[in-house]
Amino acid sequence: MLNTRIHSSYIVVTESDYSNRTSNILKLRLNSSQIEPKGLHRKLVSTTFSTTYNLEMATQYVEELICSARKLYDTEEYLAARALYTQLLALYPFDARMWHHRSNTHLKLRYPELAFTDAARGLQLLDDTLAKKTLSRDDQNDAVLLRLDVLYTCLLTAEALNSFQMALQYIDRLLANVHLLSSETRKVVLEKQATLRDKISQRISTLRGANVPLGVSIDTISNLGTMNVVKYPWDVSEPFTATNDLDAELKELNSAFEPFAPKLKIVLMPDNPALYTPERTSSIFFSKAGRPQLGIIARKKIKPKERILDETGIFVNNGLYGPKCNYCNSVLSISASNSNEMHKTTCSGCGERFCSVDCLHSALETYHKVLCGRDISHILTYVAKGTSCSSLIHLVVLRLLAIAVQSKQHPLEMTIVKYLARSAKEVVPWDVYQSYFFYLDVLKVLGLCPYSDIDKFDFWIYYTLRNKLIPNVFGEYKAPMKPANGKLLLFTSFLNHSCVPNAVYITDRHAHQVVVARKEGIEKNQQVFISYIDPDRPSIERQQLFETTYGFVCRCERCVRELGTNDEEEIRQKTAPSSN
Ligand SMILES: C[S@@+](CC[C@H](N)C(=O)[O-])C[C@H]1O[C@@H](n2cnc3c(N)ncnc32)[C@H](O)[C@@H]1O
Repeated sequence: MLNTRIHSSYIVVTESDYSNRTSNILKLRLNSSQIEPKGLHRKLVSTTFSTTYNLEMATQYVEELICSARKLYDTEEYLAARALYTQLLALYPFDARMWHHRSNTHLKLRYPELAFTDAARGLQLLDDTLAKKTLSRDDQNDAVLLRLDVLYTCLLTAEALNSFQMALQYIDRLLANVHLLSSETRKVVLEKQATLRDKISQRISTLRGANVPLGVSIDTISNLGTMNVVKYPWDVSEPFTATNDLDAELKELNSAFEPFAPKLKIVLMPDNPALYTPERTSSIFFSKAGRPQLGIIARKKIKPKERILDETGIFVNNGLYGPKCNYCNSVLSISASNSNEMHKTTCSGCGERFCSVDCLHSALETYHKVLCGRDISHILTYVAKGTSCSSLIHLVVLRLLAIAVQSKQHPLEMTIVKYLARSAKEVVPWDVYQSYFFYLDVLKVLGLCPYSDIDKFDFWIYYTLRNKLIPNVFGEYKAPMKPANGKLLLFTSFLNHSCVPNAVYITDRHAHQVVVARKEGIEKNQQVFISYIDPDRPSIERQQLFETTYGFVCRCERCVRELGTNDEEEIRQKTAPSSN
C-alpha cells in the first residue's frame, strides 16, 4: 500500500453513493439469502439476518464483512478474502475502496490482469466523484489520497504485467501529485522510473534485432505485457478437471454429440493429441491449462466422402466485404429482386438483413433481441485493426455475451463455451489495456454495467471466454490480410488438426457446417483430423501461423517427420521467425 503523507482511513461516501448503499441494504432486507457468503461467513450471516432486519444491523453486518475480509487478507488467505470482497462489491458496486481492496488481493494472488481491471474501475469512480466537486473538504481529501493509493496499485499491476510503458505513465500521474507523497514513497517511485526506462530501452533494442510480425510496430510491442493463461480457482463451470469424474463427463458429452455424428466419439487424448493411437489413451495429459486434451475418433469404418458431422454454430462477419447475412455469413445480393422477400428477411426493429426467414428467426431467438439497433461500429474497429483472423474473436465474444444476456445464462456455463479447451500457451503477449477497453465497450453495447453486473460479466469471465476462443474460433482472411468471417462450432472444435487430414469441413447455409471424410475414408478407432490452415504451405510457415493465431505447436505426423522432433520447445525454436 502506498505510503502517503497523511494517514488515510476513510470511506468515500457521496450522497448518491449513500442512497445506493441504502437501497442495496434495503434489497438485502428483502432477500438476505442472495448475499449469503458461500461457507465462510455463513454463521455471521445467519445470526445477523435471522433476526429483524434493520438498517443499523445491515450496516454493522457490512462493516463486519469488511473487517473479516481485511483479516483474511492480513493472514494471507487471499482466495477467501477475494470471495468476500466480491460479495461486498455486489453490495457496494460504486465504492472505490472496495475495488481497490479486491485489486490488492488479486495482486497477491498473482492475477495482475484482474488487479489492474479492479484498480481501473476504482480509479474511474474516484475521478468521476472528484470531478463532480460535491464532496465535503474532508471527503475530498480522503478521495484524493485514495486515488493515489489506487494509482500506485495500477503501477504495481503494470509492472507485474511487464507493461513497462504503461507503468511509466502511472508514475507520471503519481508524480503529478508529488507534494502528497512521503519522501520515502517519492524515492521508491523515482527508482522504479529509472528501472523501467532501462527495461524499455533493453526491450526495444532486442526487438529491433528480431523479426517483428508483420503490421506490428515496435512501439506497440514495447508496451505489450505478458499474461498467464490460467484457470481461475473460483471458476467452477469447467468440466474435465482433475477432481471430476472424467468418464461420466465424457459419457454426458458423447450423448449430446451422438445425434450430430452417430459414427463418431469424443475421447481423451494423450500428451500429443495429433499422434493418438488407441493404445495410448491411458496416458492422459492434463495440460497446464488444467484440462486434458480431447479429440474425435471413428466408432466404425467410414466410407470415402461420407458426411460424418453436421451441426449449427455461431457465425460472425465484419461486413467489410459487402453485405452478409448476420446469422450465417451468406453473401446478400445488394438489392433483393423481390421486395416482399426482402421485407420478410429484414429485422423490423433495426433494418439488419438476413439471407432467409429462418436466419432472421434464429437470430431473434438467440441473440438479436439484445443487439437489435445497437451501434457496434466501435467493436468493428477492434476487428479491423487485427492482422489475423484472431481478431474475429471480438465479434464472437460479443455474440456469446449477447446470447448469455438474452437467455439469462452465465456465459461460462453455456454449453457452447463450457466444454471448450483453453489456449494451450501458458503465457501470452497481451495488451491488457486494450482488452480492458474492449471489455468496457462490449458491456456498453450490451447495456451492462462494469460495476454492478460482475456476477456474470466480470473481467475474469471475459478473459476466460477469450482464452477459450483462441484455439477454437476459425476464421477466413480476405486480401490484403484482413479478417472477414469467423465461426465457432462446439463439436467441430473437438477435432484436432493434422497437416495430412482425413476429413474436411464444408460450410452450408443457415449456419450449418458439415464434416466429410476425404477420399481415403476413415478406419474404425482412427482419429478424425481436419486441417485448420492451408496444408500446402511449407512446414515453417505452418508453424508460424499456428503460433500467431491458434497459439499451439503442431505435432502432427507430418510436422514431426519434416522437423525431426516431437518436442514442442524444439519445434518452436526451429521454426521461430528469427531463427531463419
Ligand atoms: C480446436 S482444439 C481441438 C480439440 C482439443 N484437443 C480439445 O481438447 O478440445 C485445438 C487445440 O487442440 C490441440 N491440438 C490440435 N491439433 C494439434 C496438433 N496437430 N498438434 C498439437 N496440438 C494440437 C492444441 O492444444 C490446440 O490448441
